Amino acid sequence: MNEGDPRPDAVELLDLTRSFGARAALRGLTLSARHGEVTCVLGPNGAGKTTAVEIAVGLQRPDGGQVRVLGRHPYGAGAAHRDRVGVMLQDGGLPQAVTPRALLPHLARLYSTPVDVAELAGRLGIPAFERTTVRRLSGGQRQRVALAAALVGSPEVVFLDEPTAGLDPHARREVHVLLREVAAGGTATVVTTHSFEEAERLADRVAVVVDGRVAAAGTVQEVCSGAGATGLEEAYFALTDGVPL
Ligand SMILES: Nc1ncnc2c1ncn2[C@@H]1O[C@H](COP(=O)(O)OP(=O)(O)OP(=O)(O)O)[C@@H](O)[C@H]1O
Repeated sequence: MNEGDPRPDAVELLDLTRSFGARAALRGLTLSARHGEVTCVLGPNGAGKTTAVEIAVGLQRPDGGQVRVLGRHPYGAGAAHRDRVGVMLQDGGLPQAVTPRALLPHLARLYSTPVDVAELAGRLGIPAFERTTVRRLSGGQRQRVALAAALVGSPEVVFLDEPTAGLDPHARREVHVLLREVAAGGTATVVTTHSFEEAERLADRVAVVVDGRVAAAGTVQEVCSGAGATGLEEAYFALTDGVPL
């Protein structure tokens, strides 16, 4: 629970397991995220971060464990629940034949309390390419549209899977400012990243996922001191070295 916030944690993943055939993607993953905070989730490729996010948004079912997002199990939760949750997945999931100029206002109309679309799009530099179909956008431009799509409904909790991967430095800086504002507005903001710099700049709390479990979680300072490290990079390598690739 966040200090001064009587609500339970916005995201509560408890002892999740999930296997794909013989491959165990999650082996007892426990992770929480609070309202009003940015939680950065780090971990090697294949550690289970995307699987955990997909379970949290109801796209996959765990084999075992418990999932609560805004107090509900997300799998099969109705439109009222989806209205409160934003998500940006790695593959974007955007329709290809539509322009950002048409897509974002359309999405905004699906939510009960949308943000100011023009303002959000402007923050992300989208007007410069808003008349180009998604199919023809660059990777970074598509990322920005996917991020806008995740935030357009003023979600109470938002899951962003590597939102700044492939963004240029200006866009990355703007996204960091934007996400801090989103969290300051009360949104539980869960961000997966491979960037220590990003996690140190952005996160109220971090979780390091290693081989399907959370190996360490807490503030950057707590994770560093727990690993006997002076910085997040050093802590990360201490927690992940020796884990098979
Ligand atoms: N649909 C699937 N079918 C089979 N295996 C899968 C599937 N989805 C994920 N996996 C496996 O589960 C493991 C965890 O994958 P996941 O995508 O959750 O990792 P990740 O931490 O998000 O990695 P990255 O940093 O590369 O994005 C990997 O070994 C992956 O190959």
